[in-house]
Amino acid sequence: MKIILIGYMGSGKSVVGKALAVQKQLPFLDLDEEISRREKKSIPEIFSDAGEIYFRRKEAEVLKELLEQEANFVLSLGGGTPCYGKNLELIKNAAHTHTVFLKTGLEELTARLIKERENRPLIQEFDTPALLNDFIRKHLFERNYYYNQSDLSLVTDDKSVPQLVTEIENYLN
Ligand SMILES: Nc1ncnc2c1ncn2[C@@H]1O[C@H](COP(=O)(O)OP(=O)(O)O)[C@@H](O)[C@H]1O
Ligand SMILES: O=C(O)C1=C[C@@H](OP(=O)(O)O)[C@@H](O)[C@H](O)C1
Ligand SMILES: [Mg+2]
Repeated sequence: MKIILIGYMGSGKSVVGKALAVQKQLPFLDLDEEISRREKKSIPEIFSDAGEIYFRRKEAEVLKELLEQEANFVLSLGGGTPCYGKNLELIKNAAHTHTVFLKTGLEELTARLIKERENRPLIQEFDTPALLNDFIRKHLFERNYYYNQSDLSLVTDDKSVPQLVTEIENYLN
């Protein structure tokens, strides 16, 4: 079983994925961490040194490689991963994958992300809640088309990480 977490920046892919992997006793992979490790740079450094197009190329390469592994895992994607190139098609066509969309409301995303912009190059410039909220609203409009193709959509608002892990486990059983 390859469980793949999808969703906007700040929806909880990394924290929920890590907790789900512990619970399911599966290896945990975070696509951003894999890219960082291979490039020996943080995500903001990759964006500032080489640009977003370079990042998207690496993201697609590493994703493809991970999906080709035989082993089972929990994989947390970056917020943009399913929205570029053939990534979503690759994910859907890979054997034994279950995709879970962590669906977090605009206000909750804004509240979380205004405090966590430094590691997210795409939102670094939006330094007030109003500016950030406006950016996220438009961005979600473009991206929801891809996220909504997931096998399971889970509303995360007002749910704790352990609660979300339980809901995903129930779905998988
Ligand atoms: N269900 C939740 N309830 C409260 N806080 C959460 C929840 N899920 C994630 N968070 C918090 O939101 C922030 C973003 O989570 P993260 O896993 O980094 O998101 P992503 O990987 O989707 O960008 C973190 O500070 C995390 O602790
Ligand atoms: O939404 C995006 O395009 C991105 C999301 C980030 O991951 P998180 O969703 O884990 O923040 C990271 O991959 C990069 O900064 C680009
Ligand atoms: Mg993440």
